[in-house]
Amino acid sequence: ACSSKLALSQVHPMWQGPLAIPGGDRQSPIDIAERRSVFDPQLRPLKVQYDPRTCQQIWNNGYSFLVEYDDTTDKSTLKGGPLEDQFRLCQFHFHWGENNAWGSEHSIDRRLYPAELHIVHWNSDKYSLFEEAVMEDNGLAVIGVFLKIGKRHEGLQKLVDALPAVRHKDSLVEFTKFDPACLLPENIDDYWTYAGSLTTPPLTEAVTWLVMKQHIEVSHDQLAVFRSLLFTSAEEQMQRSMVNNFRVQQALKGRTVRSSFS
Ligand SMILES: NS(=O)(=O)c1ccc(C(=O)NCc2ccc(F)cc2)cc1
Ligand SMILES: [Zn+2]
Repeated sequence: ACSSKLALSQVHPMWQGPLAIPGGDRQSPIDIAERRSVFDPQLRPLKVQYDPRTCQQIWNNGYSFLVEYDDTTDKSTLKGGPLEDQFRLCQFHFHWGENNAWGSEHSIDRRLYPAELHIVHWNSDKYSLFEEAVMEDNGLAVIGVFLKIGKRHEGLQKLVDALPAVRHKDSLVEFTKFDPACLLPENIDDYWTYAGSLTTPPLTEAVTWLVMKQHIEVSHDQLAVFRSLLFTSAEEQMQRSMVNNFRVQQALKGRTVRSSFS
């Protein structure tokens, strides 16, 4: 799976230097000003093809919890939209707040959501490993979906029930047969897309972002279980709740956000 390996900063010490924060002009997340986005009729519908049998494990990496997929073959893929190549699913994770007033990384006309799902894919037409693709400007494609408090999300419950088992940093449990497509909104044809970056170190400017216009609903109680996770490992005596695990928004620096809808 793509991110259970050491993060780049632990593999390549150079990242610990000033290079770790690229002075870059395509950092994420950003606010998406609807009226400044440009409709692009050439954007095709997204094609997601996920095989739940590639689902392997869920773990707490001390910043979020990740559900990881076997990305050694092209069984779960994303293509279409603005993407020239085929991208392979490797993991999904979330960002959330300490309360329902904030928590998402992106915002729409400054409106924040209580949480945001990121489904992470890498360009398997051009690269052979996630760790390679993460260094390239066309290496990754991440689908962002906003979560809103409302009715209980039946598909999410299996994931929520597994969270107590990964309460502490570095805990990992087997997690199988989960289809991330159940977390997508009904309409995935309406989205915004822009050239951005990872929102956690190494912050590499490798991501084609695909932010869904339609949100999904989860219940207050389901999101409360996210907040029961801990940033800290079982050994540490100071336990800190895993909340507000989002990055501050970054300057647009002249980028254009395109919309697939008018
Ligand atoms: N929030 S987000 O969707 O932008 C995001 C997605 C993936 C990663 C990740 O895989 N990091 C670990 C990592 C990074 C580089 C490597 F080479 C290996 C592991 C980080 C942030
Ligand atoms: Zn993320």
